[in-house]
Amino acid sequence: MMDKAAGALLPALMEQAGAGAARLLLERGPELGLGEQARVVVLAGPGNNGGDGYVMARHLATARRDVTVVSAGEPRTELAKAARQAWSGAVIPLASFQPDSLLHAEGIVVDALFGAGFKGDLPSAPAAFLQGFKHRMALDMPSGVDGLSGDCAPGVAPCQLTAAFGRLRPGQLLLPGKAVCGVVKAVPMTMPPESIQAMEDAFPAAILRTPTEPVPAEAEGLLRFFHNAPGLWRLPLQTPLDNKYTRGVVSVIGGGVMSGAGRLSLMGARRSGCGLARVAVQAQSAMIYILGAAGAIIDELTPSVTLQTLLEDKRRHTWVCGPGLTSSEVMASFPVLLAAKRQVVADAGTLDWAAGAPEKLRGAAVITPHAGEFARVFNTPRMLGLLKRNRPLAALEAARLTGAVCVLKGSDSVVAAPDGRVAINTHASDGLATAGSGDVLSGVVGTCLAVGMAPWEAACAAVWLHGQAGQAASAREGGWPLAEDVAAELGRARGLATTLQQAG
Ligand SMILES: NC(=O)C1=CN([C@@H]2O[C@H](COP(=O)(O)OP(=O)(O)OC[C@H]3O[C@@H](n4cnc5c(N)ncnc54)[C@H](O)[C@@H]3O)[C@@H](O)[C@H]2O)[C@H](O)CC1
Ligand SMILES: [K+]
Repeated sequence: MMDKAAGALLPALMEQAGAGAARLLLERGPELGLGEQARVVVLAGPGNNGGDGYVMARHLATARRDVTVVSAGEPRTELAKAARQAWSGAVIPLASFQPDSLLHAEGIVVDALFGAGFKGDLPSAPAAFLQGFKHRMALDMPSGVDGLSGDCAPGVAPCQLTAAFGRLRPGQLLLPGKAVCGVVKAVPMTMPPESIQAMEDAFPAAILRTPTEPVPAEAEGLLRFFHNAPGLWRLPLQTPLDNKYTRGVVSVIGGGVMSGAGRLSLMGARRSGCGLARVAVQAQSAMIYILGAAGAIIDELTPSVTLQTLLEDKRRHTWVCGPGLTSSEVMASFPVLLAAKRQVVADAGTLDWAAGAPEKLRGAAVITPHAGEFARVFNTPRMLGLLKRNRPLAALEAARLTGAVCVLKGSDSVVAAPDGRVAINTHASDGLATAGSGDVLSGVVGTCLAVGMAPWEAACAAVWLHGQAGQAASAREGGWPLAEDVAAELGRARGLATTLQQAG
């Protein structure tokens, strides 16, 4: 519950939001194709999003712009009522306002109907009103988009510009919401930590904390969102004292039949900077690995050298288990690794082995499902519903069910920890949607764990490095890189992360 002092900060936040949105429209109007004298119609809803709209209208009028406020419902909150009071112009009820075709074509409608408080279905009359205009700008979110998940109600009117207040919201970055926000521009707001808390308490959709923003002690364990970037995590720097063991040892369980996935994972681990990478594979299938990677050590499993034998070496703490593995190969390795208290990245075959039984993954450090794997493991109606409509909560619940950090892969990957931290990654490339790209990622997660990073930080760092490498490989390959091309960029990606870490 928000305390009184924090609540007192909200009028100032609304003032900053409305004034900032007005400034943004004045600045960006020409890019949207609006003339100097373009008419502005603010469609104000009944909540605080509408309140922002009244404040914006006041600032636009002060700047001598032709602005009309159309109301889709009397203000219901004290804040919105006060903003309405301070607006000295007319307020026209939606039912009585008839835009003409010139206004539709040359004016702009400001969508201040619903923001973070939207629930359920979009009422058809205001939705049709918004749809009628050629130019649209949203305050906070286009109405009908869920601020937390990016889920869109039918009838959402896509905007060319969205004003984000102080901080971005997950729904502005996650599809399908991202696609209807247009250009998202942050309106700078002065926000002491108490006001960030006040916003989180007062508004029902999350905001994204910046990597370095402190999280107050009372928020520990609660759901909190971050935008993934260097600063949220720290990869260790190289030092003259490094040796291959201090840089981390990653071991991959190699598949006997499908060797490509394990080899890509190995490549991901090595290229992202681990000191030593090894593959444990049945002796009869070892040759392909031996020929494929001169710098990796291949451990051939025989009746006398078993996985148990390899685990006597305590330096082999981090394992990738899943790429290219059949269920029987998973059964022969994953439980053994967990029993030996190793940190394990569970991917691909291991996720398929746990279909419908997420408890089988308990003990893994990180799980890395794409949507298909996720649906197989977490196949209850509730989880399938979350997967479709709310990826951050789907990932969080998966993390809580397994006790592992969950990387829910996609064009907007989400990384959730059981303690409530959720990072949204937007640093990626469409070029990553290629076979083997996920196998590379599992190896990068392995490297980040092996250098001693905690699982959530390691997973976030790996997703960012992989995204950066994907962008670079896409640029190099005309937009169509192979997984191997992505792996080849990981060293440079890590170099860039180091530079950014040091700068920030
Ligand atoms: N982030 C900030 O710093 C600030 C955000 N502000 C703005 O406040 C809104 C959120 O305000 P809230 O009052 O909680 O919600 P809304 O205005 O989005 O809407 C609530 C209002 O609408 C009704 N409603 C919801 N869904 C429907 C529906 N499907 N059909 C009909 N009616 C619906 C609901 O009953 C309420 O009456 C945030 O987005 C920002 O724009 C502040 O300015 C402070 C700073
Ligand atoms: K809105």
